[in-house]
Amino acid sequence: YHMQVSRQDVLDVTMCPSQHEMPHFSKFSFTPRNILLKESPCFVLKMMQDLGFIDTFRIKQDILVRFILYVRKGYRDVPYHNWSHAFSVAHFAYLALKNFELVEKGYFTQLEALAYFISCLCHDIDHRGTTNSFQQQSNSVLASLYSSEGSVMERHHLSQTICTLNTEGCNFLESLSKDDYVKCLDLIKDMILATDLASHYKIHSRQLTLAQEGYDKTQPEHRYYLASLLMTCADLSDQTKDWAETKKVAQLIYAEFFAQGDLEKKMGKTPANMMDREKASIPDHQLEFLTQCCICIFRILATIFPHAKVLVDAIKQNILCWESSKRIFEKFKLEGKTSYEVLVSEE
Ligand SMILES: Cc1nc2ccc(C(=O)NCC(C)C)cc2n2c(-c3cc(OC(C)(C)C)ccc3Cl)nnc12
Ligand SMILES: [Mg+2]
Ligand SMILES: [Zn+2]
Repeated sequence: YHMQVSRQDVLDVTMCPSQHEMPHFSKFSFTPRNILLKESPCFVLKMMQDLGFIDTFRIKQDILVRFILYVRKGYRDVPYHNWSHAFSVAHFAYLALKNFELVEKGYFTQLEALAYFISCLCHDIDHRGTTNSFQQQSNSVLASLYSSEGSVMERHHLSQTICTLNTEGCNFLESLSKDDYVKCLDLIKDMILATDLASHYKIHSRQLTLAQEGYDKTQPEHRYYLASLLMTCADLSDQTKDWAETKKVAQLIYAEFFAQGDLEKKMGKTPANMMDREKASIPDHQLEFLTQCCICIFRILATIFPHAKVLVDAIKQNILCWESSKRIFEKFKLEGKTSYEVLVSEE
C-alpha cells in the first residue's frame, strides 16, 4: 500500500549536513547506521550527486527524490531487513565506487556504477523478515509466484523495484537513452538476484579462480562475477565495521531469525537451531558464518582490490571478539540464560 509522498516530503529532502562536515563519510570505517533516519534520503541524494550520476544521466532531482522516498516506504518495519539495512548497503556501494575507483579504473562503466548503487538501495524492498525456505514452507503468495525459478524473495525485491520505477513521477531513469535504460534494468536484475545466498554459493568457486587467475575487465563473465561479488560484499558490509556495530547488527538479525522460529513453532514446524531462541548458540553460529562465508568473500575482493585488506582485517577483529565473548555466553548459559538474552544484555 503506497501512501502518497507529499510535495513537502520532496522539498524536505534537501536538508542534511554536507559531507564536508563529515570528513570520514567516505572512509570504510564510517558506520552509516548512525546517520539519522530522517536525513538518510538526503544522504542518498548527496552520494548520487558526489558519484556524478545526476550530471552524467541528467537526472531530474524532484523525480529522484520521490523515487528514494517511495523506496524507503517500500521497506517494512522488521528488525534487520529494513530501510536502514538498505541505506547502509547503498553506502558501502558508494565507498567501493570511491575507494576502489571502480569507474576511473574501468572496472565499471558509469551505467554499471548507477545500476550497482540503485540495486543496493532496492535489493531487499518489501522483505518480510523471513527466509526463502520459509516462503516455501508456509506456501506464501511469493512462493507460488516465484518458487519455480528459485530466489523467491530476490525476485520479489526486483519486481518491487520495477514497480516503484513505474510509479507516477518516480522514474528518474527516463532521462536515459533507450539502450541505457534497457541495459540498466538488465544490470539491476542480475545484481539484485546475486544477493540470494544460494546463488552466491553456486558462483563462489568461480569467483575465487578468476580472482586468482587475474581479473580481466574485458571479459563479460568476469564483469558479471565482479558485480555479484560487490553486491554480496555490500550486503555483508555491517561485518566490516567495529565490534560495537557488529554486536548491534547481530541483535537485529537474531531478532528477525527468532521471530521466524517462533512463527514456525506456531505452525507446528521445527525451526532450524539458528532460528530457535532456545537452542541457538549465537557466537558459534556467527563464527561459522564469518569464517565460512563472510571472510572468504572479502578475501576474494582483496585479491582484486588491495585496499579491501582493511575490510578483511576488520572481519578478523570481529572473529576474535566473538571468540572471546564465547566464554561470557558459556558462563551465563550455565545460569540458564539463552544466548540472545546475553547478546542484548552484554554491554
Ligand atoms: C551477520 C549475519 N549472519 C548470518 C547468519 C546466517 C545467515 C543465513 O542466511 N544462513 C542461511 C540460512 C538462513 C538458510 C545470514 C547471515 N547474515 C546475512 C545475510 C546474508 C545473505 O546473503 C548473502 C549476502 C548473499 C550472504 C542473505 C541473508 C542474510 Cl540475513 N547478513 N549478515 C548476516
Ligand atoms: Mg536479500
Ligand atoms: Zn540485504
